[in-house]
Amino acid sequence: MITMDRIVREGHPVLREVAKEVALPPSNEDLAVLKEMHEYLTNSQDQAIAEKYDLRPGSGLAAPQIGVAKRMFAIHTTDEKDQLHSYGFINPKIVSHSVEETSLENGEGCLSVDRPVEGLVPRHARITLDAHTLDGEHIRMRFRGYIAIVIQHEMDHLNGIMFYDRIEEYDGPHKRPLPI
Ligand SMILES: CC(C)(C)[C@H](NC(=O)Nc1cc(F)cc(F)c1)C(=O)N(CC(=O)NO)CC1CCCC1
Ligand SMILES: [Zn+2]
Repeated sequence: MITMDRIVREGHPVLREVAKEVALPPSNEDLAVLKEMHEYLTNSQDQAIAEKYDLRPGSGLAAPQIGVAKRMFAIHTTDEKDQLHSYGFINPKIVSHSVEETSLENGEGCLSVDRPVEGLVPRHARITLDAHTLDGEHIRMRFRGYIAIVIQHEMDHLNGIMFYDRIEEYDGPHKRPLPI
């Protein structure tokens, strides 16, 4: 099981690498790693387990964050409509997105960043994602709202981008931030 000591923190070069595509069909090892990442998220959202193992509750985790420079990430969170989004994506790609932008009104954080960083992080309001799933199917799905933000945050990790790279210094006109 993944615990916080397995999560790489900022400063480690793997967080600035461009992760490599996963060979398809994914190997049992790649699938096991993605499953473990997904399990971290569900464990971290279980009060008892999170307390027992001192896990920081998380909604998304990308493979580079556990030192694996491969293009896969896991998501497990409910959205504004209390709809559960629980995925393991392999070789995800944002194939289109809205011009409209949005941001979390309290800014973002990161499991790999042990400090608060102020500032709005501009994200596409809506995205279309192509990916292979943990179940081996190829999907093309549209996301909006909080989930779209989580996915863009995780996609950035696959390209060596940290959320604070996107915080604009000037108070540029962001579209209304998402009321989360
Ligand atoms: C950085 C941290 C504050 C730990 C953030 N927490 C989080 O999203 N908690 C959360 C949210 C829910 F909706 C339901 C729930 F059960 C727990 C997080 O996991 N991430 C993921 C991350 O660092 N991925 O690399 C950061 C968020 C910032 C914007 C989207 C994800
Ligand atoms: Zn992160």
